[in-house]
Amino acid sequence: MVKRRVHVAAAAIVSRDRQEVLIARRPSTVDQGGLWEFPGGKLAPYETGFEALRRELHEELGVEIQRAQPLIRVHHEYPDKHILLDVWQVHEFAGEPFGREGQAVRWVPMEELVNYPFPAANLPILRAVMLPTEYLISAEEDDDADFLAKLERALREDGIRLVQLRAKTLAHEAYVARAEQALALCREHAARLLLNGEPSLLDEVDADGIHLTSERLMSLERRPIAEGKWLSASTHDRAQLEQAARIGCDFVTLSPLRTTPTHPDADPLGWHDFQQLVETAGMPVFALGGMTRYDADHARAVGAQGIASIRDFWK
Ligand SMILES: Nc1nc2c([nH]c(=O)n2[C@H]2C[C@H](O)[C@@H](COP(=O)(O)OP(=O)(O)OP(=O)(O)O)O2)c(=O)[nH]1
Ligand SMILES: [Mg+2]
Repeated sequence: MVKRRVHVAAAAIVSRDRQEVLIARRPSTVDQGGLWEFPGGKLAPYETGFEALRRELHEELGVEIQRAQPLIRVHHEYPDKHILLDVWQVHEFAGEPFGREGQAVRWVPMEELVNYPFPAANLPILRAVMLPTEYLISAEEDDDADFLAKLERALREDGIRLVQLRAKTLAHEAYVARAEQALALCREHAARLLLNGEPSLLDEVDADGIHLTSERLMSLERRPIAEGKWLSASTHDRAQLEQAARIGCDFVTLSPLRTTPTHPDADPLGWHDFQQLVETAGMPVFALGGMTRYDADHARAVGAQGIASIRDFWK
């Protein structure tokens, strides 16, 4: 049997303060009935994703979308069909959303999203909704005070909400001490902190998760940390992306997009190859390698969650 291919446009409508997201419940009589969803529906013939999004949100919620940006594309095999969920983050709309088809509609705080039952295809979307567009990777710094001053500036002035503590030159004790300080600072700014190192680091520092080097990623057989923590990894090719999906990473960086002074010999992916790899990654992907925040919109347009950078945020 040849499976049907279904292309669906769906909306992540996030409140202005980024604290809440709008979800709806599918009627019990339809496919995936009774589960919660991001409002939307199938593309009509000749429609683009964005056109379908506008029409569906008018039909289902009575709102007019004014500004939206691609968030993530998820390919998923259901037993009876291959589905492409083309998810948009809605930044501006007019009207007060309500369930025009009688369905329940609810604004839900981000951290409570995981308590709602969604269709199987939706896990990557939940992750994408909860993650920001920018991922700061810290630079090597000898001095803890310099390190903290630069981190504090990025949190305060650049609005960074996701941080990876990368400090290869520090010995274990020094790393743990710096991580404790970084964590306290991140907490003050409602930012998440991931530790670049052994998964067992989380036993010593109660950070938000672990970032795996590609080498560590490839050596693992299963997810090394609890579901309640975030797991990210460095990837450079399809094999590593597939491994990240296999062990249940929540998101990844994919690099190098461009050549950089720190990695002058690496072969850059460029946007074309990057887009091809992201399309089937099945999780949020941050573009890394010569990226600045001015690349974030373009990264989004080719399917990325956003950009990861050391230099652009470390001043
Ligand atoms: N809208 C939406 N659909 C989802 C999500 N997750 C998920 O697996 N799906 C699946 C369920 C359906 O098989 C398909 C969406 O179809 P739909 O029933 O919303 O389509 P539609 O609004 O055009 O409705 P219809 O006229 O075809 O009944 O995608 C999600 O988060 N939002
Ligand atoms: Mg629908």
